[in-house]
Amino acid sequence: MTSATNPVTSPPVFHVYDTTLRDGAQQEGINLSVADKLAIAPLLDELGVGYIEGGWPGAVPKDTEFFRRAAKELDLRHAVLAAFGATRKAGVRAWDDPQVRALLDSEAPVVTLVAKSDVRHVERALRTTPEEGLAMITDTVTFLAGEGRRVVVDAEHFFDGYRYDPEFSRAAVRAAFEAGAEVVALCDTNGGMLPGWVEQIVAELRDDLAVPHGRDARPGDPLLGMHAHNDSGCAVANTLAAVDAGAAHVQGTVNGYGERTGNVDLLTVVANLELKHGLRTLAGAGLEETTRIAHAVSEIANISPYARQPYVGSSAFAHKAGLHASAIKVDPDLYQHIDPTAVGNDIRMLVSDMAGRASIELKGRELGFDLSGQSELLTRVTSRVKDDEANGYTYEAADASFELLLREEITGERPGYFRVESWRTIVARAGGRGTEAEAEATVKLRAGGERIVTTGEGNGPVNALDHALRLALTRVYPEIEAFELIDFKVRILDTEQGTGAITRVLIETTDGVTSWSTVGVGPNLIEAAWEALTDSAIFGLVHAGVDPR
Ligand SMILES: CC(=O)SCCNC(=O)CCNC(=O)[C@H](O)C(C)(C)COP(=O)(O)OP(=O)(O)OC[C@H]1O[C@@H](n2cnc3c(N)ncnc32)[C@H](O)[C@@H]1OP(=O)(O)O
Ligand SMILES: CC(=O)C(=O)O
Repeated sequence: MTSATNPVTSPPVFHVYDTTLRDGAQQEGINLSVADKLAIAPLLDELGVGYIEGGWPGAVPKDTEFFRRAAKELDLRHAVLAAFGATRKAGVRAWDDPQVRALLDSEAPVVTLVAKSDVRHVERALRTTPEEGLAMITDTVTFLAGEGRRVVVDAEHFFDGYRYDPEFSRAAVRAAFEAGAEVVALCDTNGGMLPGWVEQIVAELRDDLAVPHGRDARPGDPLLGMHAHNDSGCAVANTLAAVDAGAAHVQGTVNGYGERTGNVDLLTVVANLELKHGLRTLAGAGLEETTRIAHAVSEIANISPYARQPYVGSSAFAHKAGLHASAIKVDPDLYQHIDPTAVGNDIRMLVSDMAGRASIELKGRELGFDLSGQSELLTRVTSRVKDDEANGYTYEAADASFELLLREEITGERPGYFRVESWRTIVARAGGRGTEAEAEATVKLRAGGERIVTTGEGNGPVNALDHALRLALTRVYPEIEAFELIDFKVRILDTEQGTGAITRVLIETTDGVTSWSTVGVGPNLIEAAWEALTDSAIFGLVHAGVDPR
C-alpha cells in the first residue's frame, strides 16, 4: 500500500556527497569544534555516504587541524574525505596561491573547488575578465589533478548564471571537465531555483557537453552533480529534478543544515532516491540507521531536532486525527507513505480532543495495554480525554498523564502511593525590586503508614513545592531521589466560558534513563504545577516497578 519500493538498482556510479562539516557548519548557530567534526565523520561513514567534505583547510584554522587529525584518527570504511577550497585567485599561478597549496597539504584524496560560473560574479566579485575567470578554473584543476588529487568542481551560482548568460556558465563547466575534474556539481547557491528550471537546464547542459545520464554513467565518465540550497523551499525537489535529468552526484547536509534556510537535507534526498526511485545509493548501514544518525548529529551540533523533518522527525509518523487512527488500526500503510522502520523511525499515536476510540486503542497498545474489544472502556476514556482537553489539558504532550488516566479508568483508581492532606507555599522578598525572592512550601501527606510533614525551600513557589514533595516521598520511596525535573512550560489559556484565564503547566521529568511528561491545569500556576508534579512522582514510581507502601 505504501508508495515505497525496495531498492532495486545499484547504479554503477552514483555519489552521495555530504557537506555537513563544511556547508552545514555555515549555519547560523552552529559552531563545530574539531572534536565535533571527528565525531560526526564516522556517523556519516556508518550511514554510507561516499564523500565527506571536511572543511576549508588553509582558510579556517580548525579545518586545517581537522584534516591533520582525520588522517591519523579516522578509519573510514565507505567514505573518502574531500577538502574544500576556491580556485586560484585572479592574476596568480595556482601553485603560488597559498590557499591552493593548503588543499594539497591537507592530504585529502579529493579536492572540491568552488569556481565562479556566473559571469556577473567573475566581473563584479572577482573583478576580472571572463577569460581569466575560466583560466582560474583550468589552471587550478590541472594543477591539483596533476598532483594526483581527484577533483570535484562546485560551479557556484551556476543556475542563476546560466539563466543570465548560458554561454559563460557552460564554458566554465566545460573548462573544469577538460582540465580533469571528475564531477562538476551545479550549485543553486542562492537557493532560488524551481524544479522545472533545474530539470531543463541540467538536461540541456548534459546534451551540450555530451555528459552521460546518471543511469548510463560508467566509472571514468564525467558526471554532473547537484548542490541545492533551500531558499525557495525546493531544495529536495530541485535535487531530485537534477537526478531525473541525469545528475549522478548529490550534495547536501544532514538535517539540511546550512546558510540562511539551509542546504538540501541529504537524508530526505537519499530516502527518496532509495525508497521511491529504487536506487541503491548508500554503501553502509543504510537507511535504517537514518533516524538515529540524524539525531546523533543534531546532538553534536547542539541543535534541537526538528520534529516535522521528513522521514526522521519525531512527528514524521505521528498520527493525531481519530479518523486516521481508525484506518491505521486496520492497516498502518493506509495513512503512511512508507513503513517508518525503513528509516529507523516509528509510528506514534497522539491522544487529544481529536482522538476517537481507535486512537485510544492504538495508544493503549503503544503503552502496553490491550484494549481491543473493550468498547465501553474505550468510549469512557475517549470522552474523558475530550472533556479534559476542553478544560485545558493536553495529552499529546503529556503521555505520562494520559497513561495514569488510562490506568485509572481500567482499575477504577489511581495508584495509591500517597494521600495528600494539604500543601501550601509562600513567597517572601526581603528587599525591594531586584532583591531575590525566597519561597517556602509545606506538604502534609500520608504514605507508608505514616503522616509526613515536610518543608522545602526554593527560588520560587513551584521549586519549593517540588522540594517539599520530594522530601516527603523520599522517606518512604527512596527511588524518588533519582527523579529530576528537566523542563517546565507554562501557558495561560482563555476558558471557553469566558470566566477568566486558566493556567496549564507541562513538566518533563527524568530518572536519568528515560523521561516522561505530565500536565496540570488550574486557576493559577501553583495549583497547575502541583497536579503535574504529583502525577510525575506517581508515574515515575509505577515505571520503576515500585509497589505502594
Ligand atoms: C558559496 C559558498 O558558500 S563557498 C564557501 C564559503 N565559505 C567561506 O567563506 C568560509 C571561509 N572563508 C574565509 O575564511 C575567508 O572568507 C577567506 C580566507 C576565504 C577569504 O578571506 P580574505 O583572504 O580575507 O579575502 P577577502 O574577504 O578580502 O576577499 C575574498 C577574496 O577571494 C576572492 N574570491 C572570492 N571567490 C573566489 C573564487 N571562487 N575563486 C577565487 N577567488 C575568489 C575574491 O576575489 C577576493 O580576492 P582578493 O583578495 O584578491 O580581493
Ligand atoms: C559551493 C557552495 O556551497 C554553493 O555554491 O552554495
